[in-house]
Amino acid sequence: MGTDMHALGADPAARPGPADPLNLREFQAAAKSTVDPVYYDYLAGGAWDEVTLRDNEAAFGRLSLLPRVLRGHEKRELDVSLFGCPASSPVLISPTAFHRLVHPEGERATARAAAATGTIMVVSMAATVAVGDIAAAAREAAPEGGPALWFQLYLQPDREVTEALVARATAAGARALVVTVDSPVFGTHERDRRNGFLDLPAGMACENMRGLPGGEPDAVRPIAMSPRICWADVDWLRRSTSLPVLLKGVVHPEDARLALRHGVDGLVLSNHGGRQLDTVPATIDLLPDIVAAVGGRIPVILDGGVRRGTDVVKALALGASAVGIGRPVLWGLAVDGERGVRRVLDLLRDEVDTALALCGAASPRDLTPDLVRGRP
Ligand SMILES: Cc1cc2nc3c(=O)[nH]c(=O)nc-3n(C[C@H](O)[C@H](O)[C@H](O)COP(=O)(O)O)c2cc1C
Ligand SMILES: CCCCCCC(=O)C(=O)O
Repeated sequence: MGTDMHALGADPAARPGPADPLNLREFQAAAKSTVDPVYYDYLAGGAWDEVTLRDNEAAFGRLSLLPRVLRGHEKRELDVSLFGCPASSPVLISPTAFHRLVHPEGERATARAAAATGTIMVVSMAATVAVGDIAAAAREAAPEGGPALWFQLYLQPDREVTEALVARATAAGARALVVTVDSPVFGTHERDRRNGFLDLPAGMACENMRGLPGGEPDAVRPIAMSPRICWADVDWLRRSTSLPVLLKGVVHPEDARLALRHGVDGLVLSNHGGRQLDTVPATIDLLPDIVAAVGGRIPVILDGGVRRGTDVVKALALGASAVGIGRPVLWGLAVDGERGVRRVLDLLRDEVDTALALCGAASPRDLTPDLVRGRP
């Protein structure tokens, strides 16, 4: 509970009811009881034995925080700015596919919540609403600032298709491109195989893939995950856009160094939430090596297993510029649409604020590696 006792606030309407989730894990439990079990397995599951999936969360628990005291900071400042996008907290929304599986408004609701809370949303290329419509929804919720949307991209073997996707995202107002590079093929999700979940239900599609070059005007092109994609494609993309280009899914320090040489603007340290190569280490365990490889030249954003404000503080203390959350946003969306996503983002922001205060820090900039014990 914070010093303002917000959890027992004076406004009874703002008080959580007995069944309201109080944290991100309770949101997952609430979502599990409402989402179709086949879709729940798709969202919650990971690759093969789900070792990485479990370890992403467990690894945060293995680290301890060693707070400083008597720092005299009355208030905290959580705002950050990433690639010219101001954000109200160092937590952004990682790209996740298919939001309409859990709520009819899908990505529109997520975008409204993001805009209303001042959160950067990375729109998945596999969104079930087109990026232009997502941006319009974000503008409705926060007309003054414009949407802080970034666009996630799987580089397509047909460059004309990638070009068209980048043009769409740019026209929609996306402020950065996040290229996912951990998916030369799609990871094996045995839960989905068991459940026979192989395709989207009727009436739902990857709307960003509709009407692309080389197809019928209304046809939805399948997303290609191609093992042919290589650094030359990153170079080509770098030349063909003026937007910042981040790579998502770099986990090896040598690849982080290569990313620098190829002119990449930022990294998302991610193992895809344990959904691609299983047994990759937890991202928080990889963070110190990636931060050392990058040497402060570009921002490093971490995602995977972030569920508590203390997780955020640990990642920032170990050198991340921000963190991303994937599944918790989907749990919020499933439980209560836009309001649920807002609640997830607000809960985590409050936790970060309290954790910063308890660490004796006034802002993420005050967090240093010595506050974290049990470093890998
Ligand atoms: C249901 C689901 C769909 C996802 N879809 C994408 C996607 O379309 N593109 C992508 O780069 N990552 C995708 N991811 C990975 C997330 O961006 C992120 O790396 C991961 O969810 C972070 O872990 P967390 O869920 O533990 O927070 C997806 C993850 C989930 C759970
Ligand atoms: C071939 C469809 C691509 C959807 C990608 C979704 C994703 O990345 C995931 O982890 O699921």
